[in-house]
Amino acid sequence: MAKPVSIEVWNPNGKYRVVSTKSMPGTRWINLLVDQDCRVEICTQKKTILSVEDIIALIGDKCDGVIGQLTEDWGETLFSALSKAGGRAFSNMAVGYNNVDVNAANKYGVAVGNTPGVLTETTAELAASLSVAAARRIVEADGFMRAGLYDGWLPHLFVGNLLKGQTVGVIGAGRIGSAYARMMVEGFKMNLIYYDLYQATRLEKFVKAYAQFLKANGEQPVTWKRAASMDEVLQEADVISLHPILDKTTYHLVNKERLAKMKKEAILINCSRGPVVDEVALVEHLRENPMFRVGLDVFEDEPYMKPGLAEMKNAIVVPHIASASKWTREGMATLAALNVLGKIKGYPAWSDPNRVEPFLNENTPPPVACPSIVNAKALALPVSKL
Ligand SMILES: NC(=O)C1=CN([C@@H]2O[C@H](COP(=O)(O)OP(=O)(O)OC[C@H]3O[C@@H](n4cnc5c(N)ncnc54)[C@H](O)[C@@H]3O)[C@@H](O)[C@H]2O)C=CC1
Ligand SMILES: O=C(O)C(=O)CO
Repeated sequence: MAKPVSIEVWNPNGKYRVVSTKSMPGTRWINLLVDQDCRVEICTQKKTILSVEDIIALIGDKCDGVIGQLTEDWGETLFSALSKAGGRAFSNMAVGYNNVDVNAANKYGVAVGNTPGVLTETTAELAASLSVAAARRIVEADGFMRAGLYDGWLPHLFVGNLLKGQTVGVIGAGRIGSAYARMMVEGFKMNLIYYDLYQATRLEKFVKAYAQFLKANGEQPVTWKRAASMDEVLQEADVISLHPILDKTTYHLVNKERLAKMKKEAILINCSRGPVVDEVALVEHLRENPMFRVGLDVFEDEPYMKPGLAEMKNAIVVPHIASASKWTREGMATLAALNVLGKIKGYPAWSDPNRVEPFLNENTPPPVACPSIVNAKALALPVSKL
């Protein structure tokens, strides 16, 4: 028998029971649900990562929908429990949904929502920040100051890499990868090489236009290339940022062999998912190549780091905060709530999850649709004509 969990309740007499496994930023998401006759229950348990058992207790006997988190294991057990409680709506408060077994959700007829777009720029900005911090050794230099070791300017003190004119490599040039590429190309005048299963047409168009702009202004134009293989990116780029989804094809995409192909002074950034990198191999590589640097937002055994990583001076580590801007986190909560609400109310799926702005405008009511349902096709949900 699962232990009871502590909850905060909004609109106790609401017709539909919606559970959020965590408190989420902002109040718009709560208001949108309450206005549509939902009783909203927010888990206030102090424990950071809820177990399957905890979530079963939250779902209870009657539950119309759940907003969950990327740290939770949404598989057969939870979808079966939700379905038994009458629920057909779930949304991750995240764009990535590698924690969700979509086949299991399909089996129980549960719609699975995610939150694309609203976190694209925020996540890309953190990847760009880590790139600069690693190139210019900002975290090491900060530690040096705080330790009282600075006793005057020196020609060799914390010398790092100039980004301008170097090559940035992007693996997975989707929404976030493309936004990051644009920041690095436009902001630092870096050349671009990228690898993706698909051509990033809009990104290429942007870089081409920017190169023409630079040339017209008498500056060295930037160059760009879609690589035929990932290894080409690893060999040519000075800064490599990982932005693919996590699935079977990207698990340990960066391993011992691939690390060995990178330049000795390269910078590797990971703001995708931890298991995209073999972290044990990475620690060994960092140890053997002190000029190689990494910036990591995500970890293979999150929230833990592999032994040795924390001691590496050439690693910058932050706790999965890439999407952590106020506007983005409030927007993620809104999209997740609207995914669940829309499914409960029988709304169609939005036709283009890359265009979610209409759901985020606080001054107008959101469109009558679910912003992003990843298994809409499998469940044969109608698609919005808007
Ligand atoms: N650290 C953080 O806080 C955050 C992490 N993420 C992660 O970033 C991922 C990407 O998000 P978006 O850009 O919105 O998704 P997206 O779907 O727009 O982009 C993913 C790209 O990866 C490419 N891809 C898939 N398999 C590949 C492979 N084997 N090799 C190379 N490329 C491959 C896809 O073709 C696509 O272009 C999410 O799935 C999530 O895991 C997203 C937001 C915040
Ligand atoms: O959205 C995601 O996938 C995250 O990792 C957190 O923003």
